[in-house]
Amino acid sequence: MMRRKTTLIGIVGDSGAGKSTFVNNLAQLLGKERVTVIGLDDYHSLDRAERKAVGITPLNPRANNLGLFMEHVERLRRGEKILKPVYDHDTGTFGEPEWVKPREFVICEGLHSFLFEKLGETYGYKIYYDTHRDLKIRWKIQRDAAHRGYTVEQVVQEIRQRQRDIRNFVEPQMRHADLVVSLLPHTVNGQSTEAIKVRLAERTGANDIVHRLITLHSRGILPCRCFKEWYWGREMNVVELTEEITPPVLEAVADALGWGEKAEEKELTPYQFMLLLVAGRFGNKYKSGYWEERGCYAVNS
Ligand SMILES: Nc1ncnc2c1ncn2[C@@H]1O[C@H](COP(=O)(O)OP(=O)(O)O)[C@@H](O)[C@H]1O
Ligand SMILES: O=C(COP(=O)(O)O)[C@H](O)[C@H](O)COP(=O)(O)O
Repeated sequence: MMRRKTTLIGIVGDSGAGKSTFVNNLAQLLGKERVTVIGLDDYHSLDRAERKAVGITPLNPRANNLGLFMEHVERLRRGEKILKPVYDHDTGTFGEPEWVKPREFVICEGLHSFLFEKLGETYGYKIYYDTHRDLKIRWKIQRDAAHRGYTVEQVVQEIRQRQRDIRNFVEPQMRHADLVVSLLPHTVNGQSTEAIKVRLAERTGANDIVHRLITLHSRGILPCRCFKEWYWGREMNVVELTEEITPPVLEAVADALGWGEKAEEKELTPYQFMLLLVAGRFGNKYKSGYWEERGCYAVNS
């Protein structure tokens, strides 16, 4: 029997940026039964107490077993199952390893998903998830205090200790990304609101998501702001989505991108629309009622 090809997707971003939430929502849209998710946190080589004793952050590659991760990615690419380590964020220690098999999509998300060139070449698509620090810090404090056994003061101190490693090890991976997704606070007249705006950036010349959005904008279909900007020495086409996407706009976009089917009856936030765009890139057929059906409104779940 012919083995179905596995598409490997790499996602990188800082802690608290919203990677797991994004991957969870993306998997819902693609169909969970088609997706294997590998979280790189499971490849830490030191547990929480050991990192503290050594004085090293989890962002330092030396606190991770990236050799094993690379070996596992290669095995999954070949269609083989792996015995994956498990890191338990509730306790900051390791659990029992578990067997994982590749499905149609294997999504690897974490701090170092494409740190090494060899890893970068393995993926079919690479996304850098770049969330504005005001959102990222707020989200990390809330999550780590609620679910990972930290006090607020401990998280704040931890964030301070990580800044150098974020710059040295996490952010440089942006230069290898096919798509940079930025979530930003939406300010109106200098006042911040609860809303989030989304920037999508891809290399000029790439004929992909952003390129299609620019075409839709030039045809008067999509309200957005388009500009060029330099990211890590590469000129990027950037599209900024600020407004809610109304049903008629979504219908026109779905039509133009060949998603088929009738459009949603509700407005979508820029974040939800971005998820549809990314899922649509992998041949996901858009369907009316998707959001309720698949629970994708609940970003915090
Ligand atoms: N799009 C979003 N809108 C609002 N809150 C979000 C969003 N994405 C993530 N969050 C919040 O941020 C917290 C951290 O997100 P998570 O996905 O765990 O980040 P990461 O995996 O990058 O560390 C989550 O617990 C969630 O409450
Ligand atoms: O920076 C991260 C990455 O995870 P995420 O991107 O999910 O935040 C975590 O702090 C480490 O995995 C250690 O975990 P803990 O702090 O629980 O020991």
